[in-house]
Amino acid sequence: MSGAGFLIPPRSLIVSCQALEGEPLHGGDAMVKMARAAVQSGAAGIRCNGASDIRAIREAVDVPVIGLIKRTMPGSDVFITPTAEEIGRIAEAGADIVALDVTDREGRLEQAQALIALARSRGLLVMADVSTLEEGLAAARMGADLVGTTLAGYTPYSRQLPGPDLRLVEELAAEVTVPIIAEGRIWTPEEAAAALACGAHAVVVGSAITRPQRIAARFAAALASGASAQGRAAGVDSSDADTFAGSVSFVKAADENGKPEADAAQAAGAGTGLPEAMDENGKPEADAAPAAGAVQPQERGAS
Ligand SMILES: CC(=O)N[C@H](C=O)[C@@H](O)[C@H](O)[C@H](O)COP(=O)(O)O
Repeated sequence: MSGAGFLIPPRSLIVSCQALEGEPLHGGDAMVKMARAAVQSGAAGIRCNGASDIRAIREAVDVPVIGLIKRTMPGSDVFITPTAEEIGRIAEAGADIVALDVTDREGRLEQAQALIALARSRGLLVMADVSTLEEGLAAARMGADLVGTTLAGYTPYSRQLPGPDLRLVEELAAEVTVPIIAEGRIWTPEEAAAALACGAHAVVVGSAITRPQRIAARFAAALASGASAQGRAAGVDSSDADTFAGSVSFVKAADENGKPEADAAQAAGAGTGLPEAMDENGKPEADAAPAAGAVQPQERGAS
């Protein structure tokens, strides 16, 4: 296993603590507190944006920090650590790993080799944020330490899905030699487990844990529109049921292609904190006795 594979333990949760300008939690120490809470609850890594948050979170927690700097540049769609300048600032801020856009647009794949070399020279490991299998293969060939599905659905040519791209996780895990990190639109513990069953080394969860405005919006929308009778009975709204069913059916397909059945059953949510698994106080079991590294049951929503 690569250095990054050891730094980020297998099957671990990485929590993305990011609040962009204009979001309610932007500024101050909100993301530091989010990071502390995440680590207290079992997160084995933190992903964060911006030199000041990276520096403050690096000082506050003792788990690996994946740093990125989002920067929009005129005429470009590349925004995750776009240039050498951001890599330098991320290194100075004390991150262990830098997250870089390694997508096949605007000549980015040609620049990536030099950016990866620069990151190495600054003592950083590299997480390549990709959107397709081909980009993941290219990133690994160029020496990335980790490949993340971060940008799946965020490039015009990648699969556009409402939930996580578990098929991409599986394709990358089958063909790419470095650890795969599942990231993007993971809203429930069941989806996180499904990503592991598809071969992910670790899972990044962001909005479902650290963007309260999105979490609250899902509840408000469900109340405003009224849940279906089936959704009320199951404790989920109908869009939850649809997305969850999608994850399950994909994992079942993966199982037919050789995934261990136990993994597939676990990924499908068997006995994993669904509404029927309550303790005597009516709390979800996982809430009553969280496993090390486990996340609390979360509702699902659009990211
Ligand atoms: C596409 C993009 O800009 N992704 C960013 C990457 O760092 C973050 O805004 C996401 O929150 C992160 O990827 C985690 O994903 P989610 O919040 O869906 O769990």
